[in-house]
Amino acid sequence: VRTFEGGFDGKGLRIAIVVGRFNDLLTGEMLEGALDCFRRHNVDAVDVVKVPGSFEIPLVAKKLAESGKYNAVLALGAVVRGETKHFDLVANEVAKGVANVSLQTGVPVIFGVITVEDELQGLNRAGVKSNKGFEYAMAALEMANLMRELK
Ligand SMILES: O=c1[nH]c(NC[C@H](O)[C@H](O)[C@H](O)CO)c([N+](=O)[O-])c(=O)[nH]1
Repeated sequence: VRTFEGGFDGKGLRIAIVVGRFNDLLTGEMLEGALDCFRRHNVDAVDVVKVPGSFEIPLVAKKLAESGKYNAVLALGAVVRGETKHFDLVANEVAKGVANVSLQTGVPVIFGVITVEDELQGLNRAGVKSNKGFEYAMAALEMANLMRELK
């Protein structure tokens, strides 16, 4: 039986992060967590692209994935139902968009967009209890290495 699973060594990897500025109190912390993760796993190159909100993530993720310059793209965002009348629209569109980019380009695009009921839930995931940015960055490392192994 042959088993394949991606490791966490960032040597030789180039990763792009696209992050939504909306709810920056949350996404900024998630970005810091992701950068901390990549730094501590010796990722060769990390590019950060900022967009107005999560809705803009799929377009930029597509551009980055199609460039052929990255082993993985990490999408970071925070959709808070609280004041979002169109919470479901934004959240669903982003999830669908990110998944499509991955399948269309063959580049792993990690869905690191938290969808929470309120800011407190968001804060708990952006550094108070855990940092989802760090966790999603680990998924990006694993997928980038797995795809290299499966080539
Ligand atoms: O990332 C988010 N964008 C949000 N809206 C902005 C959207 O992502 C686009 O930037 C905007 O619609 C312009 O296209 C949100 N809300 O509406 O509340 C949100 O909670 N999170």
